[in-house]
Amino acid sequence: MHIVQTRKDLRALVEQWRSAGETIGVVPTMGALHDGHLALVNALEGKATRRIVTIFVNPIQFNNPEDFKLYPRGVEADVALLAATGGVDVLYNPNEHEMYPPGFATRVMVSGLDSMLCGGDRPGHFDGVATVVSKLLNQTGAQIAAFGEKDYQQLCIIRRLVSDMDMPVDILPVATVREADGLALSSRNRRLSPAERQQAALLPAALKTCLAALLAGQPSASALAECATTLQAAGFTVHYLDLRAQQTLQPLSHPEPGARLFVAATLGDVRLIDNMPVSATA
Ligand SMILES: Nc1ncnc2c1ncn2[C@@H]1O[C@H](COP(=O)(O)OP(=O)(O)OP(=O)(O)O)[C@@H](O)[C@H]1O
Ligand SMILES: CC(C)(CO)[C@@H](O)C(=O)[O-]
Ligand code: BAL
Repeated sequence: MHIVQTRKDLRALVEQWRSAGETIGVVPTMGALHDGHLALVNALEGKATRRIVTIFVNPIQFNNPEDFKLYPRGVEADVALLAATGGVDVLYNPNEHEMYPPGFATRVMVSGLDSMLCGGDRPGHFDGVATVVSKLLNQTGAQIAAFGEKDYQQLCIIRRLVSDMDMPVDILPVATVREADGLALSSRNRRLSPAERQQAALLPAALKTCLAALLAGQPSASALAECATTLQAAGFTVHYLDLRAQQTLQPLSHPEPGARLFVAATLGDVRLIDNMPVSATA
């Protein structure tokens, strides 16, 4: 596995591969890698002949400086994990100066989708994501890029971005990888205390209960209110809990086909997100 830190070194490899007719796949990450990230790498098997994992903790997508400061970091462990797993040709790990050299002045904005759900309580977050993902797709020359459904709104925004900007990249969605107790794997889970980690499993459990109630015919307003009350009683601060159309992310009042339940909630000082399709529990 090559470990590359500059655009110039990455470009040299990419040009060599592209002229040899290879297909480049990329998995953009912010590091502190776990099995969810490895699922994205594995999903590219057979779809790309070269796989690049990027690690960059992108300062411009953090609306909260404390969240940026405390974001889990550990490139050495990430390198060891990727090397042990195999199948990754390049780890691209640029620093802030390389990604945003002096004079950098551009922002990419996907309007509409960026103002709801996580965009509501993380102002500017998705502009930062769309900007860095545009750069990473350009820098890696990838023809295919894998993104997790755990960050479902991000996935929708990136699909819109590549379509609107005519980027020749296929976006590959990958189902959420969960712990045995149902908690979605997430780098931020490392910041939960042992007691909070146990409590955190209530988040997916409450979503499942809510989906079952919706499918049993309970009006959505009361099913969502009950779910929020359960989470609050367990110590979560609920930022949003919403039934939405998974294509457009528009609010829905009934669990119709294509509906998805979305939640963001903070436990201690760790903000967790999750989502589940209505059909999965049908
Ligand atoms: N449990 C998971 N299952 C599937 N994909 C995941 C999972 N966790 C993260 N991903 C995907 O990995 C990619 C990189 O995500 P990122 O590095 O932010 O990790 P994360 O675990 O989502 O961290 P965070 O704590 O910031 O939410 C994204 O496409 C994200 O959706
Ligand atoms: C896509 C991404 C790598 C952009 O920084 C980040 O938002 C993430 O890890 O999901
Ligand atoms: N996984 C999404 C990146 C973020 O929370 O900033």
